[in-house]
Amino acid sequence: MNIEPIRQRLSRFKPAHWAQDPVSAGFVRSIDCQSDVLTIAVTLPFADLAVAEQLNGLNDELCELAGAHRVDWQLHLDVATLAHANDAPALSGVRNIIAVSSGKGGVGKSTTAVNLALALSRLGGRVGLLDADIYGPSIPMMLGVAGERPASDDGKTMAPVQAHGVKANSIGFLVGANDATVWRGPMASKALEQILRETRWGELDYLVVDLPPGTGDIQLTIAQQVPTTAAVVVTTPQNVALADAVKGINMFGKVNIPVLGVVENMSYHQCSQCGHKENLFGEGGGGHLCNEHGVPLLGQMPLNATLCQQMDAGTPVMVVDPGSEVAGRYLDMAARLAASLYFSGKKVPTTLYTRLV
Ligand SMILES: Nc1ncnc2c1ncn2[C@@H]1O[C@H](COP(=O)(O)OP(=O)(O)OP(=O)(O)O)[C@@H](O)[C@H]1O
Repeated sequence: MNIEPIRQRLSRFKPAHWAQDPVSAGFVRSIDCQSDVLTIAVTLPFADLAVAEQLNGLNDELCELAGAHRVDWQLHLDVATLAHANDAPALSGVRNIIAVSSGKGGVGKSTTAVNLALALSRLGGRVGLLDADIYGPSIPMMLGVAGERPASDDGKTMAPVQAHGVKANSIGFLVGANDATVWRGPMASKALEQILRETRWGELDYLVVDLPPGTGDIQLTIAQQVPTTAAVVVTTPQNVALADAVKGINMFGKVNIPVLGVVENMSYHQCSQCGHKENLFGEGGGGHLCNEHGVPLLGQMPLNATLCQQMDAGTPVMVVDPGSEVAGRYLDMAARLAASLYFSGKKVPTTLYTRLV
C-alpha cells in the first residue's frame, strides 16, 4: 500500500497548541493497512491523550485515502525528559518538574496546581504533586486526604499518599498546619529538601510543585533547590496581583527557569443562573501582562462558587465533574502546558538523566 497520501494528510494535522505536526515531529511510528484496517501507531512525548478525539475526526478521510473500512489508532505516551533549568541534582525516576507559583497569596495557586496535576493525569501522564507551600499547605485538604500520612516502612523514605490517581506529599502531612508558617528560610528549605528527596515518587512524567506564594528569598531558594524544568505563574486580573505576577516572572528570569505561561484565575464571574459573564476585577489584565513580558497566557479560569466548594470539600472539579466547562478549561491548559514544555525544552535521554541520584 502507498502510505504517502496518509503521511501527507497527517502532516496537515496540527492541533493549535502543538508547534509541529505529528509527521515532522516524528510522532508517527508506523502506518499499515491490512484486511481493510488502517493501523496508525502514534507515540506522543507529552501528555495529550485528548488528541485522540481530534485524530478520530480524520477517520473518514483516511479510510478513503487508504481504501480501508476503519482506522485503528494505536496512541501511546512516552513522555520525554526535558533538561531542567538549574544544577539541582535530578530526582530518580522523575522526568519533568513544573513549579506553580504566584506573586500574591490567595489568588488560587494551589487550586490551579491541584487541578493541573489531575488534568495532566487524565491526559495520560504519571503525575506527582508536591505541596511546598509552607505558609498554607492546603493540598491534603483539597485532595480530600487531610487525615492521611505518608507511610514509611524503612524509617528513611516515605511512600506518597495516593489521591485520585496522583501521588502527593505535603509539608502539611508532616507538621501541624500552623507550625510550618513560623519557619525561617533555612528551616523551610531543609524540610522541603527532605520531603522532595525522601519521597518514593517512583516513575513520574510530571511532578507539579506548589510553591509558597511570593517572590522573596524562600521562594527563590526553593525554586533553585528543586530540579525545576519550568514554571507557571498564577494571578488574578487586579492590578495589584498583576504587579506581583511580574515580580514572579522576573524571579524565574533571574535563575533562568523558563516561565511556560500565566494562568489568570478568577478572570470573570459567570452567573450560575443566567450565564451572564462579568469582569469583576477588570478585563484583559493577564493578556496585557503576557504580551508585555513575552510569556503565553495559558488560560483563564472563571470565579466559580462550585469550584471553590469542591476544593474546600476535597473533591476537585477534575474528579467529580470532569465533563464540565471548568474541567475542560483545566484540560486545555494542561494540554497546552505539556505541549509547550516539550516543544520549547531541550530533550535529554530519560535513562541517563533521571537515574542520577
Ligand atoms: N476560580 C476560582 N473560583 C472560586 N474560588 C476559587 C477559585 N480559585 C480558587 N478559589 C478559592 O479561593 C481560595 C484560595 O485558593 P487557593 O488556596 O488555591 O489560593 P492560593 O493562591 O494557593 O493561596 P495561598 O496564598 O494561601 O497559598 C480557596 O478557598 C479556593 O477554593
